[in-house]
Amino acid sequence: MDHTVVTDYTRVSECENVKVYVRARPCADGSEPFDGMFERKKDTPKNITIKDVDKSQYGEHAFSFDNIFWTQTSQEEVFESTSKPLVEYALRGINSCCFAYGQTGSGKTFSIFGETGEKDGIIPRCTDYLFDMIERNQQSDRPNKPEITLVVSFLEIYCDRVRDLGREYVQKTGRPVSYQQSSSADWYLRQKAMKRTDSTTSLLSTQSTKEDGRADYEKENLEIHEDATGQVFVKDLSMIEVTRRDEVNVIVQMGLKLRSTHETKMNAVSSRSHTVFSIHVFQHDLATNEVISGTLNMVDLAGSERLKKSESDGQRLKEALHINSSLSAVGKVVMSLDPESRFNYIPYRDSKLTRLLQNSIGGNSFTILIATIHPMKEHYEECLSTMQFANRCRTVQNQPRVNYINQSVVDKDRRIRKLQDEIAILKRKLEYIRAEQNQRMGTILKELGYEVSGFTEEGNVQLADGTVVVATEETILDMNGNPITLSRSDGAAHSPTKRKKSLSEHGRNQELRRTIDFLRKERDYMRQKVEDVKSAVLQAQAELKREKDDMLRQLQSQKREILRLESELVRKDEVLVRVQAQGASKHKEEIQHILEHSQALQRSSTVAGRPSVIYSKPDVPVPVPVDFAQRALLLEKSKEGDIALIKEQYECLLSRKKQELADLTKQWTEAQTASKSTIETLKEEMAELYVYTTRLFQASQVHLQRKGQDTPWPKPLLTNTTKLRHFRALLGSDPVVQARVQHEKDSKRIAGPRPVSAPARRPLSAGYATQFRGRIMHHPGMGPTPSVVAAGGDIVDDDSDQELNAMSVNELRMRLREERARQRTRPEVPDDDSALVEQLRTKLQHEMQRSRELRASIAALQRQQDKHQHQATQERTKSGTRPKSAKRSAAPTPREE
Ligand SMILES: Nc1ncnc2c1ncn2[C@@H]1O[C@H](COP(=O)(O)OP(=O)(O)OP(=O)(O)O)[C@@H](O)[C@H]1O
Repeated sequence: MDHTVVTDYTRVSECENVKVYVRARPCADGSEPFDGMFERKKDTPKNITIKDVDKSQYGEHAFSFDNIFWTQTSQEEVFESTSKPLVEYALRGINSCCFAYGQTGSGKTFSIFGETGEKDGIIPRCTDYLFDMIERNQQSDRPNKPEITLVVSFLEIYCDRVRDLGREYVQKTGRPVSYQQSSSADWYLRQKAMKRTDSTTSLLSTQSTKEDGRADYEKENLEIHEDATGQVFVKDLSMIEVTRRDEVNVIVQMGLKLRSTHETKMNAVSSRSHTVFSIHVFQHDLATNEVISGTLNMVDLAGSERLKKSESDGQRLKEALHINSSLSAVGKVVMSLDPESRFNYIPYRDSKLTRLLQNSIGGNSFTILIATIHPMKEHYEECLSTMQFANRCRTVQNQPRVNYINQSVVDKDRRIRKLQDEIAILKRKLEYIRAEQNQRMGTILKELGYEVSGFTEEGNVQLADGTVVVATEETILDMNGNPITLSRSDGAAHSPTKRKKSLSEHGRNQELRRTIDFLRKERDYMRQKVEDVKSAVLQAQAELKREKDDMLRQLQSQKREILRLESELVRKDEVLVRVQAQGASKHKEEIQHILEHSQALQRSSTVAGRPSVIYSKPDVPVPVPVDFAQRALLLEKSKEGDIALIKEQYECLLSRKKQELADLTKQWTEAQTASKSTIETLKEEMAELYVYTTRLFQASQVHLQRKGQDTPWPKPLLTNTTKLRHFRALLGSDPVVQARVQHEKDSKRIAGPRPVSAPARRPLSAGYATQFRGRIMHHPGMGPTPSVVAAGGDIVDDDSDQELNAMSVNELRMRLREERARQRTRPEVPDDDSALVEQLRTKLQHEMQRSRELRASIAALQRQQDKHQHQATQERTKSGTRPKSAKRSAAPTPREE
């Protein structure tokens, strides 16, 4: 069945700077696209016809696009023919943009972001290609390679709220970032300036106005601003400088994780927001100092959906409404950009999406649109509306240009001159159009029966009768059957007969009307253009003025600074002169002084043999010999040498003396230590001897008294009271001896009585003490007395010993005195008694010998007994009985001499 073509857009003239493609995804159910719904011919691959097979009466719609990618087209192919040139544009400093538009689930996200590997979308492929191009460029031999900076930003518009998708990457990696505060070009210049002023500052670590912990992402709503040059930018958007392709991929992936997606009836992962991923390419030509910037925007729009089909409700419904309204705003902008349309302005401000894409749709950008369709029968309406939208976009006129980022006044002047040239060209064009329009108007008027004599200076038509005809907008809009309404300048209406005549030529007038309409639109467009250029010039001039003012201000401040520095310099000069004068006078004084001094010296040296008294006459100038200074110097040097020599000698002497002193001190200390130890030993010996002799004496006295005999005490020691007193005093005062005596007393108290026979320890030294003891022992009166030897040969440790121990020195002294008195009163021992004493002594020695033997045998017995007891104890312990305490012999253990 043949369909009548209802709409045929195949002849729509295409725009060089806006390309429109259609991409059909494979059907979701795996089937082939519905047969009969689309018609494509091999010889016209760019044309497509769509028809509703169920409603054939509506006819079919024929379209022509820049290319049509059918279901099996690979991602690579799509990239090669659509987006690859965009990268090249960006590298040439021209803005470019790629849109994906279509119904929900038709493959927009698939096209823009893609999936992994072979199915990589436009963004990763563009990134790869961009980096490849840059690397190729850097490796080439081309001189003056520009310095390239790549900065990316990523945002989404969700429910008319702008949110930063690059934030995730910035926060997770913690890398330095800058937030947009102005248009990208301005941002770059500011960063550059900052980098110049502070080389340590990272390009991206400045201008941070956002904190990491800022408002929750869900509630985020960044503002869209416009700078002085009309450039739109998102305030506080993360601008991330990248140097590697994988960085870009990570930013994209992180942003996608954050992006709002949801499952709907139409798509399992439906994007609920529009995303804009931008790569800003800044190229700084270091040779010319010229900077160009090209921004590549890749926009994945949210899918339009029919609420009846998607059955969205709640939040999904709200999202769908926002999506549809923002998409219809895009549609309105596109429509108003159509030169055929009657819109007086472009409604960019109707939504945030259109505001943001202002430059890409009808502005300074090379733009491509990929209209995605899902070629299934049930999506016929969506496919048709998508293609209609795409078709409208073909009429959009963009004016891409190289974005020079001017950095100097010279550049600005150049730009103004360029704009002025542009104005002049446009003015000429306008005049030409006006002339052409008037020409046509004249022709029309002539055809209408008016006699045209010429044109006024304003370009209006002048009739032969002098009437000036002004073609106003009202007359054209108000025609209603009348093709043209003319207003005479004198207010008189033209002839009704002529009007009737013109009415009869209705068909022709229709054409004229269209022509006038077209001319009017063209004129308006030109006017608009002139206005734009004028405003651009004004802005540039204003900017220039601002910069001039700034420079003037800087100049003023620099002048002030120079003045300040000059005055400072003068002041410092004065100070210097003052200091120099002071120094000179001081120097002079010193020289004078030295001169006087040396003159005096000289005088004293010349007067030989006389006392060296110096009579100085400071007031009288003395003539100075020529070699005076040299001599004075020599003299001073020799003096210094003398002083040094004396000093050296003195130090040598001092060190020697010090050494001697140290040696003497050492010797003295050693001698002192030695004498101290000798004294100690002597003291100990004396103490022991004293105790021993005292005991012996007491024992012998007691024994002799018991026997009725009296033995004289050896005279040399005991009769010398001074010596004894000295001994006692010495021993009594010495803490060592006191401690020793005390210890002995204590040990006696614990261990019981000790035999008198010997001191506890033999003195180490056999000096005076040994001799002394020997003398006592060999004294006839001091031999072992028979009284101490008990019957049976044992030495009896009788009470006398205890008594003796208990006796104080005073008592001893008393006894000694008594004894001396007795001796004095008693007659001298006769000589024949000495035989008796000798006899007694021999006996005593004999007894002592015996006693020693006995003690040895007792000790052996004791040891044997102890051994037996020990064995018995061990046996008892083994058998489990408690050992009884060993009964020791009550007799004290005999001590060996
Ligand atoms: N050309 C294609 N080839 C293979 N699969 C495709 C193609 N286009 C889309 N798809 C698949 O279709 C599904 C939906 O695609 P996608 O999410 O890109 O749609 P969308 O237009 O972005 O939808 P929405 O607007 O709801 O986000 C995905 O699973 C995707 O893999």
